[in-house]
Amino acid sequence: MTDMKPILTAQGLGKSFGAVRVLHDLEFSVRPGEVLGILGPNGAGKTTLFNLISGDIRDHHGELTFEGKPLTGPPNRRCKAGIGRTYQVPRPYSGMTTFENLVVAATFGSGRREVDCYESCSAILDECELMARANTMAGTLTLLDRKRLELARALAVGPRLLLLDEIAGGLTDDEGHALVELIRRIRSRGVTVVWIEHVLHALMAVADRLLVLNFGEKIAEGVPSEVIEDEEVQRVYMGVEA
Ligand SMILES: Nc1ncnc2c1ncn2[C@@H]1O[C@H](COP(=O)(O)OP(=O)(O)OP(=O)(O)O)[C@@H](O)[C@H]1O
Repeated sequence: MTDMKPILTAQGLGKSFGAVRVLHDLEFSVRPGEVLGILGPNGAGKTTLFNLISGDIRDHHGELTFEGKPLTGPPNRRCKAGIGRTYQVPRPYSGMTTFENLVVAATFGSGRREVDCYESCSAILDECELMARANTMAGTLTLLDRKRLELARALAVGPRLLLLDEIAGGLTDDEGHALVELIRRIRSRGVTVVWIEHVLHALMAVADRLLVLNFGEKIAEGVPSEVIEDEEVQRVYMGVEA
């Protein structure tokens, strides 16, 4: 696995909003098939990093590549290229049913015809435990089901790289375990996952490596059990005085 070419790379990646520097000179790569967990305190720049990868924000310093090619263009082009993402605040089309939301994501994100997406969308509903809500208006779903739908919509584009932004917060222990199992299944199909998460035990259960950001800079990267023992990580992230 270490000899494989990275699916995603960032080199000298930087982003500022006016005078506020949010990401600075970030370097990392993600290997195909791995789960990379991203940790960092609030405001560390994690979601901004996802916005740069997904194309929600497109002006930045440095370079991002996906499968060896520079990552450019609007979000729909990046979806079609194989990048799916969730948003921290789920934003489904509330006046459409759960199933309709999936079909829209699948057709928009993959360029297929609606009728060609029904089968895969129904399999995803099943996998994300949403089949019983298939005909429910998305605006009336519970928070847990909205999070499931957010993940289902990202899967509907058929991603090779899946970006997950804080999907475990607020779940019970059982729901958290089920989510970890689901992410393991997704990974076992060869999908590469980058997961921003504050719920550390969920991340530790599935991540192959962790990347830790603080004030837009990488402060640690590596095997999870070693990274969380790192003194700087303990100090800035876990609130432990060195
Ligand atoms: N569009 C924007 N305009 C101005 N400042 C922004 C914008 N988006 C993000 N920021 C600022 O960039 C910094 C990093 O935000 P970001 O959302 O990337 O952090 P985060 O690590 O994802 O935090 P959290 O864990 O709270 O989600 C914050 O100070 C935020 O206020």
